[in-house]
Amino acid sequence: MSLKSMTRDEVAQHNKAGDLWVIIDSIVYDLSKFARLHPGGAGVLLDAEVAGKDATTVFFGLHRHEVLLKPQYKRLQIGQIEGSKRKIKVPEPGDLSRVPYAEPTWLTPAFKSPYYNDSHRSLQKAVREFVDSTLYADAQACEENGKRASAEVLKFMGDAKTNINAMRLGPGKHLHGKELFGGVKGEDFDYFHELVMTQELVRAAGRGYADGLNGGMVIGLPPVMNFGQEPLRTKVLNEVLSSEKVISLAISEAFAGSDVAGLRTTAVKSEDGKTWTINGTKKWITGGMHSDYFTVGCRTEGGLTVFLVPRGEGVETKQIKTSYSTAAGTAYITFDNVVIPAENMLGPEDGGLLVILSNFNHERWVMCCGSARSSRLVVEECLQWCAQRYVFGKPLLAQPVIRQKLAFMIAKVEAMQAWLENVTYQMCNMSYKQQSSNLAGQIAFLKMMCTRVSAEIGDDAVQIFGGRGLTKTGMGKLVEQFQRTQKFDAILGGAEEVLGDLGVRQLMRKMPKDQRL
Ligand code: HEM
Repeated sequence: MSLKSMTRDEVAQHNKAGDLWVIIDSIVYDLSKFARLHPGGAGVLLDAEVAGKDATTVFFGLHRHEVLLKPQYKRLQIGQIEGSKRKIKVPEPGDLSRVPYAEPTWLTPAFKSPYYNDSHRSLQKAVREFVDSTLYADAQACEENGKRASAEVLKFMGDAKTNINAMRLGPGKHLHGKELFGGVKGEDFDYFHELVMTQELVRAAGRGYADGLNGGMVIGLPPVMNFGQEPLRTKVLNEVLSSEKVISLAISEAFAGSDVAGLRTTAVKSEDGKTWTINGTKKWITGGMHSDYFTVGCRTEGGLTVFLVPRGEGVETKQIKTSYSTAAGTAYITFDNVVIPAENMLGPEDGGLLVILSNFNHERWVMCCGSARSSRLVVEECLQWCAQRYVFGKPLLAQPVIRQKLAFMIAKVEAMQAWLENVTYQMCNMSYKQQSSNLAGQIAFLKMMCTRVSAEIGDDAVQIFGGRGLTKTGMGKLVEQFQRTQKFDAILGGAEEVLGDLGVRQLMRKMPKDQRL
């Protein structure tokens, strides 16, 4: 609908309580009734520089542009200034950002990359559109109300037409013969496709939400897929990949985290060998509150064994309130004499350590993809804020101290992405066995560095946003969430220090014995 044409003089007549118009980006808003409801108060709108005037600069120094897109505020539009056009371009779903360094170089015009082909680009486009049009709003709502992702989102991700859930397990036979989101052929799907998808999904900017969005599946389902016994394996795989059921990985305990060998949950075999009885507790289980199945690490007579435990008698989950939202469904679980059939054993009896360790590299690499991209999102937020926020009569970008911070932030995200792409290229060109022996150290160092960088970027971003970086709503909401939750990546999937140490211990094994300085 076209808006009525108005002159600035006409707008200037409406400059008092009960009769109040303002211009924002050439659009005239009637705030007469809204002023009393304005979250920033009525007084600021009656200021001589605002009432009846062009308030574009002051508006964008205080609000995100998305405020103006909300239907309840869009209704306040009554006209457009004669002969002028909107200067602020609202991105369409699927658009690439035009802010420098907001996209990795492979998505930046004029840059080339040896790693990505048309199929990666087509997947990127499809996921970006889905995130912009659906996932972002769902993530923001759930971060606020603490609930898990909506049924529509879960259905879409599990749909046979998109196969998003299946893609999140990485390349493999489970994708063969399938047509994937963005028209990608299952056989063509490689680690770069997975990187693209993971990096696009984190743009929904809900850290707890993201973990609740089948994060448990990414780590809990591979042991079933790779070590499960038929027919249970296929049944659970189909149920979880279609989003009908939810699974999580239950390893860590109040007694043991990174020290997997120190687990205390026990599994005892019945005399006839047909069942196992499980007793113990698990803590910090991502998605545990939503789960129908748990992939559980247990102490058995000769070591560790992994079992698939369905929710049922003797299984109880309690919500743990962590620093990110309860949308993640983080649970404390108690197993009280839970009896399961022997067919639910995943991998060999007492051979559970291998089952658990076998997915560690992939899990850590996925976390690097997410961490590097969310750090970049924060850099984009900072660049935009510094360009539109005026202090002492100039944009923040005019302050050398701010530019110095931005320089290091940009350099860090560029370095992380380049290293990540290099590691991903190696993954595409190594067998699983080669990856285990050559890349465990690289991936451990990369994750350690990505999360260190996140911590530094989070810290700088808050300094740049000031109080807004500590406020859950409004301008700094993404920065606030990032600084509050970036630590999850530094702890989950192997603590920063443990990973650094792992990398060095791995290299020690390969140090040449016949060489001296
Ligand atoms: C169409 C017109 C406007 C709408 C719909 C609107 C809406 C809002 C909303 C939703 C907030 C809460 C914070 C957020 O979500 O970003 C807010 C805060 C605020 N608004 Fe407005 N606003 C409008 C115009 C203005 C103008 C012209 C000024 C000029 C002074 C102003 C000053 C403020 C202030 C000072 C705050 C508090 C900001 C903070 O807490 O950091 N608003 N406004």
